[in-house]
Amino acid sequence: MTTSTTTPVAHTDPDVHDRLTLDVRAVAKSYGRGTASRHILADVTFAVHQGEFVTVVGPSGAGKTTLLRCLAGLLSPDTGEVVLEGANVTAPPKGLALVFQDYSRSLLPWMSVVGNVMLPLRRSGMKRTERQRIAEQALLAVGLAHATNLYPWQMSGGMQQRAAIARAVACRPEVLLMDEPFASVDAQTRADLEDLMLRLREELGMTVVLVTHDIDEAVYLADRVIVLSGAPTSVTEIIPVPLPGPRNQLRTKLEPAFAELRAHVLGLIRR
Ligand SMILES: Nc1ncnc2c1ncn2[C@@H]1O[C@H](COP(=O)(O)OP(=O)(O)OP(=O)(O)O)[C@@H](O)[C@H]1O
Repeated sequence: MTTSTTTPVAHTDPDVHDRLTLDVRAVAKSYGRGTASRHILADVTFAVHQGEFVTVVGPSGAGKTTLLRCLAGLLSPDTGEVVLEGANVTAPPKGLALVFQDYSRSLLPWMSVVGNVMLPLRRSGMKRTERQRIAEQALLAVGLAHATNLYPWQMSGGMQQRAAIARAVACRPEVLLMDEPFASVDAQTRADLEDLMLRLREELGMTVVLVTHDIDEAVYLADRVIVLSGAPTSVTEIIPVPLPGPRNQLRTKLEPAFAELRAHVLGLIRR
């Protein structure tokens, strides 16, 4: 895999994000019943604006995946609500796509890459030729134009995760939710995929909410970082990231402001 030299632009101008896309209001969630009940999310409230890249960090077990599942309509909050584009999320909404950490389980091994990317487009009612054209475009956007006919098991982990990203963005989602998407790839591939996400966000105008354990990644990618407390979880702080764009893996991470933000986030998580 080649080193990415893309120079993604990050939105640092707050005026860009004046339209509310996702509104998370006092979400609470427990697992289990009675004495076995465990209160995971206590009161999580934040808003995400159109085109924003928001990252979510917090201690292990804080309920980051649980929160993402509530945002995706895969879990119902016990109390509170998730509102996407003004509508209450009660089931997986149209206009929202998910990318998980485990790319090996998210692609169907008996289908070619282009077949995998075309799969969710079936619901659109488009003709096969149109679905194929859109899937090939998405694969081109993630740097897999040469791999459309390969099967997932013929590709590296990074390529499989690119394919999963292509499948998610082929539907042109308003909001892309990503749960630790780069945790299983090597450091260089991870940096390439981070830059790919910044570029796609720019090109497609998507709103992105990305959960990560990696504080460098959280600060590098974000317009704002949402720091969660330990369970029972609430939002500890929402931190704007006023680092200039275009972000660059070497230059951005050498900026004193990057180091300060990184230390601040780490301090909040360790508190
Ligand atoms: N379906 C479930 N049933 C019962 N408990 C669950 C379920 N899913 C998660 N949990 C528990 O809820 C807590 C939060 O889990 P979750 O995966 O949401 O946290 P996380 O912040 O994403 O964790 P990590 O940082 O380790 O990835 C954990 O203690 C987990 O064991």
